Amino acid sequence: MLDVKIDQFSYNKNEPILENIHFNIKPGEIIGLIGQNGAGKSTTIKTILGLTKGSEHLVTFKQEEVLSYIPERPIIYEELTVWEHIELCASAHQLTEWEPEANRLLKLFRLYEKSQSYPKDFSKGMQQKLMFILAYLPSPDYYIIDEPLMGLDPPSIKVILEFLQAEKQRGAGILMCTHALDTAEKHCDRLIILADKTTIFQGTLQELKEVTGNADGDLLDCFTDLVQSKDVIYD
Ligand SMILES: Nc1ncnc2c1ncn2[C@@H]1O[C@H](COP(=O)(O)OP(=O)(O)OP(=O)(O)O)[C@@H](O)[C@H]1O
Repeated sequence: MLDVKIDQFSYNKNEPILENIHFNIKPGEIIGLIGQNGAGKSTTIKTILGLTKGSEHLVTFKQEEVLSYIPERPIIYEELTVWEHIELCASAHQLTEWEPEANRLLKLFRLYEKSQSYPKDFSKGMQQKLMFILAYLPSPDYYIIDEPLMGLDPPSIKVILEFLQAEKQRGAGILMCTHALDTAEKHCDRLIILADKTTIFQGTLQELKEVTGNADGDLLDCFTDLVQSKDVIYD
C-alpha cells in the first residue's frame, strides 16, 4: 500500500495550498483524485513525487516497489526516436526481456509503425501514449497519472481505459487526477475529492451518494452538491 500524508504545503509562505491530506492507494484499485481548478490536485501529485520544496509530508511504500508517473504534459527528448525512448527507459530500470512487451504496447497504441520516428513531432495524444508505454515497462506497483485522457481521441481513450483496467487486474494501484467525471464514475473504485486545501471526501461513489443525499444522481451532481455544501466558492 502507498500511504500519503501531507501536513502542509505552500508555494508562498503566507498562502497554504494543501493541509492535512491523508489517503492511501491499495494494490488493484483505481482512485480518482478530483476537485475544481486550483484545488491542488497537481500539487498533491507533485508532493507525492517529492517535487514540492518545503512541504511537510510523508509518502511511504515498500522499498522494492516501483512507482510510475505520467505527467499531464508529455516529457519527450527531442533527439530520441520512439524506440530509443523505450531503450533508455529499459536501461534505466535495468530491464531484461522487455522487447516483446514494448512491441505489444506499440501495436496496442498504434505506434508500431512509428517506432523509428521522433516523437517530438507527434501529436499530444501520440506522445501521451508513448508516456504510457514508458510507465508500463518496469511493471510498476503504482501509477500516478495527471489527467490521463486529456487530448486523446475517443478510440485512444478506450484503449487507455482498457489498459488501466488490465493494469489494475495485474495488481497495480492507480491514482489518476481527472476532470472527466463520467470516466471517473465508471472506472474508479474510490474517489478522493479535494477542496478548500484538503480532502473533503474519500470513498466510493455509493458512499458519496449517501453523504450528499443524491441516490439517483451522478458523480457530477454529487460533486457539485458536496463542494457547495462546504461553502467552497467557485472561481
Ligand atoms: N508553481 C506555482 N507557484 C505558485 N502557486 C502555484 C504554483 N502551481 C500551482 N500554484 C497554485 O496552487 C494552487 C493549486 O494548483 P494545482 O495546479 O495543484 O491545482 P489543480 O487542482 O491541479 O488545478 P487544475 O484542475 O486547474 O489543473 C492554485 O491556487 C495555483 O494557483
